[in-house]
Amino acid sequence: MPSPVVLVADPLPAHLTAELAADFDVRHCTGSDRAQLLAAVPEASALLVRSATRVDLEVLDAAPRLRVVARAGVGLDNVDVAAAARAGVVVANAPYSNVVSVAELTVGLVVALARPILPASESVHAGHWRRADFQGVELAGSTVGVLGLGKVGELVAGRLRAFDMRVLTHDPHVRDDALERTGAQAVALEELLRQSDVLTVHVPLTDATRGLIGERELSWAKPGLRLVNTARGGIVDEFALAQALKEGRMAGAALDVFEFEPPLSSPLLGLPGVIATPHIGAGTAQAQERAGREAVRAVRQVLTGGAPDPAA
Ligand SMILES: NC(=O)c1ccc[n+]([C@@H]2O[C@H](COP(=O)([O-])OP(=O)(O)OC[C@H]3O[C@@H](n4cnc5c(N)ncnc54)[C@H](O)[C@@H]3O)[C@@H](O)[C@H]2O)c1
Ligand SMILES: O=C(O)CC[C@@H](O)C(=O)O
Repeated sequence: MPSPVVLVADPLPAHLTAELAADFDVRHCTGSDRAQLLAAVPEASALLVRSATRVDLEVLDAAPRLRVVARAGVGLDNVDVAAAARAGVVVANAPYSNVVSVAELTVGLVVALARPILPASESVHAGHWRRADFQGVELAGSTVGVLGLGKVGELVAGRLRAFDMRVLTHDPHVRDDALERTGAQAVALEELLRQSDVLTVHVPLTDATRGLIGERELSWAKPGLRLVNTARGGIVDEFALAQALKEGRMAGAALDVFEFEPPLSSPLLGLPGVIATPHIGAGTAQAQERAGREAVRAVRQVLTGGAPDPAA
């Protein structure tokens, strides 16, 4: 009997896909190339993806043999989970794999918005010594608003407390133990914006959170707000954010994620005060290893019998 086909649609550590190749027919495609994905998926029993591959109804309809979609990462906004469930396809993500990496990048972006480290370095490399051009602000004593106190939000809150920042949060499902652990104070969304010097976004992208930070919310912002988004594009309205920055109502923004990636037509590209990174929150060796390993384990569990163990 031929081995089940495992289709790897986004880059994963090569030693992990090599392990799978011992037992399965591992094939590769570029999942962000729709034609390639639709051509390859009909044979697949398992589909391994990261965030760049969209697994929607069209893909599921084209994949009659598919039994599992394994997402090597946290966010499931690129997978139609309800349609997969209707088709009897297991969807497994790796919910703890990269949260430390994302939290660490977030803290780095918070610091980079307060202290212009990279522009100052570029200036010195260019032969200048302009100390007065690179004045920043202290984080200690200022307030950070954490939008979404889940796994990443909690890690970020704890790390920013160590900078002596006051931590506020808005999260309709916030747990008391998370508030206790972080010392965060829960407030309404409007209050979060009115009081925060830094707003950091850690909610998933869903129908309920798309455009959660838009023109109205940014009109509430404390003057000089600095915003960090390492969660998902689409949660913060890029046009409203660009407008607030252009009008000087906000001091800066750091974005790891964009509504369309790459963000070739984003109004934020090229704006002063905007730091942009190419969705690298999970881009560490440790996070990629953990996420890939969890995804591979899910594939094995489904293809060799039994659903994945969510606690594994
Ligand atoms: N940049 C990256 O590479 C990267 C990597 C990992 C995760 N992420 C993103 O980060 C997101 C958060 O990850 P997580 O592990 O912390 O998820 P999580 O599920 O642990 O936490 C999300 C939190 O958001 C809260 N929330 C939901 N709707 C809300 C709303 N309307 N207002 C306020 N809070 C709301 C939830 O109650 C929950 O506490 C993921 O969904 C993913 O999109 C990005
Ligand atoms: O594909 C990636 O590495 C990004 C993953 C990240 O956004 C996540 O949600 O885990």
